[in-house]
Amino acid sequence: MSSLPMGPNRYGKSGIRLAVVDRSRPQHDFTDLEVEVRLQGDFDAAHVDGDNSGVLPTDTMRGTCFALARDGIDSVVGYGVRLVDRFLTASPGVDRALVTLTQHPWEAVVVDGAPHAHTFRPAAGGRPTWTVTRDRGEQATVTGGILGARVLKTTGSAFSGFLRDEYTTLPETRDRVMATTVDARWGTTGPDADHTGMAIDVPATILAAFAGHDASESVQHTLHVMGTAVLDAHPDVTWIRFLLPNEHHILSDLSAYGLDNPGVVYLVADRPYGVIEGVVAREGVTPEVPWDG
Ligand SMILES: O=c1[nH]c(=O)c2[nH]c(=O)[nH]c2[nH]1
Repeated sequence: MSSLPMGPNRYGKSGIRLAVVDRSRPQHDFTDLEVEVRLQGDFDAAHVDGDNSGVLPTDTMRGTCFALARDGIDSVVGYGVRLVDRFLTASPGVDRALVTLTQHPWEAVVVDGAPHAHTFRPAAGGRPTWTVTRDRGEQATVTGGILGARVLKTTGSAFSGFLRDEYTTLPETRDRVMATTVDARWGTTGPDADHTGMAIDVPATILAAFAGHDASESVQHTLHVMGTAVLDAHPDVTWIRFLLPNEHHILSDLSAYGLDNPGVVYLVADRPYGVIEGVVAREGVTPEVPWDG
């Protein structure tokens, strides 16, 4: 058997679930994270010769995530920077360390009109996510994001004037329900930006633009409006990428029952669903587009 050289590769751990309690104030903070680690570098010997001497076990990556949370996490991105720095130090063969941290947000339960000090429930509005990447000898880069932010509007959305062929049966509409679950990721100016603030403010800008865009001709049209609004309002965001499922709500045909349906009853079709993806970037900025290649 010929020994072919090793192609591109990386390795790491996914699904590292950990939670950190900050008890320093009467109102506790609860940070619930899922961490992914990926290390990239010279691992030819491991693949070609079975030589593990340069392989930091993925179990050690899990242990590192827990150990580096021992004294609390200043901010999620600060913790991510400490993690990538540690992996570059601990594993000399690594050229690039990457961690993705996705938060499962909890909010204090309100009791008698006040937030309870140590009782929480899942918060709505999606899961904030950050990726910290560091190449050896370079500054860390940070992307932020929001996953699973579900929104719907009952008017202000149209889809008409589209290309038709012999398989097109979709009726045109000037007024429909538009629903999606926003997954967005954005590039930033670097680790020193206010990533915790942006995790709240960028989704707020996205939702305000979704709500305000009542002249929407399509999900694509609204994607561009939302992206433009984010770049206008947040100087530390350099590009933003969206993945927007079009969660169809189809006006139900009630004519068999002798009834009209003036935009009251909808069939909620969970599949198939449209998928609208796109990036809006500042001039001169090359965004990360993972579906290229
Ligand atoms: O906003 C939309 N964009 C499309 O590309 C599309 N295609 C479709 O069937 N419905 C819609 N809606």
